[in-house]
Amino acid sequence: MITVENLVKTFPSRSGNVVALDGVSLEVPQGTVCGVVGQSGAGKSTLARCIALLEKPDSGAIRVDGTDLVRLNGAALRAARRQIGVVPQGDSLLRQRTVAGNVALPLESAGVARLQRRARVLELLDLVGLADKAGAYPDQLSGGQRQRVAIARALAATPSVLLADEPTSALDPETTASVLTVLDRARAELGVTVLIVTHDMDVVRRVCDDVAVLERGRVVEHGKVLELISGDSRTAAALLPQTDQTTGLSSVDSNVGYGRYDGIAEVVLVGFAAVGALLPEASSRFGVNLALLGGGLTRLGDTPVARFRVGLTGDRADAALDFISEHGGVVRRRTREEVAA
Ligand SMILES: Nc1ncnc2c1ncn2[C@@H]1O[C@H](COP(=O)(O)OP(=O)(O)OP(=O)(O)O)[C@@H](O)[C@H]1O
Repeated sequence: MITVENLVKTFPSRSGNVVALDGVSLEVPQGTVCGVVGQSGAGKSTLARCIALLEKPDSGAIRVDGTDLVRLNGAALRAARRQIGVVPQGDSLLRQRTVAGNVALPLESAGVARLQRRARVLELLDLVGLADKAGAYPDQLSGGQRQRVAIARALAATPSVLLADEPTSALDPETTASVLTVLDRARAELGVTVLIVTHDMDVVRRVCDDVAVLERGRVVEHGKVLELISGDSRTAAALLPQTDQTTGLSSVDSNVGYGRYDGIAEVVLVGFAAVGALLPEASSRFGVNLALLGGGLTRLGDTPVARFRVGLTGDRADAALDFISEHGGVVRRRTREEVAA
């Protein structure tokens, strides 16, 4: 578990102090993956550097499993650093060392004996799917493979928190997927708490349980992704299909004359059961015709999620919407004027 409390960090500049972090608080439960997102300059890297203990905040606390790391010095600080595995931004491997040599580095620093080191390195390379590359040099690997070695190295000293700063920037979509799979495995198999700093909402879509949105050094939104998408949030706006477009829908009523519907609503459905069955069930139970006017399906991690704009025809249109809402769908009724705007 990692808790950031009221973190403030300013940098002096010629035109006055730049406030990079302006009271950031954040809680990441043990064994979850949290994405820290925000535009360029929002403070993401500064937050990552403070948590990695590479930058000292002006004030605030960073607690890992209860201990405030900001207050530590000397040997205690060095020991605390080992609790946080860092995957730095960009290419960070030593070129003159083999893959195994790179992963072994933190173990050498910690004085782990040769045989144990060997076993641990092989275990980690297996975790990141590169057991066959132990003897290769970084230059012989692809960008994604190098990144996976950096993750293995960051996990070497069995940290409880893994911090990755833009782990997928400059990678193609396929390679991005392999890197994200490895981060997800680290959480699932080692129980590590993972914090990913990224500007890419697709990273949040694929692996994050939680998200924190930074804006000008402040957290403007923070919570579970699956909860935020049900509300009127930035996360919902970024991750759900747009309802004035159609994505992945084969049978859309494209003849959008809103006047002919007895009710119009936007509906968010989360999970296999809701996405698969709720709308047809509401339609048949209340004898309403339910036309899909926009929106579509997507996936958040393994969970199917849909947002549709629906047009209902029939006397019991309202009751059908109530039924959807009572069975876990998030329903927002819309007026014709709103949707036509
Ligand atoms: N060492 C530094 N000296 C002075 N100002 C800095 C320093 N590091 C960051 N800043 C400033 O702090 C603010 C936050 O920067 P930061 O790099 O944390 O943002 P970011 O969200 O990571 O951006 P990006 O996505 O572009 O990396 C910016 O205004 C930046 O110019």
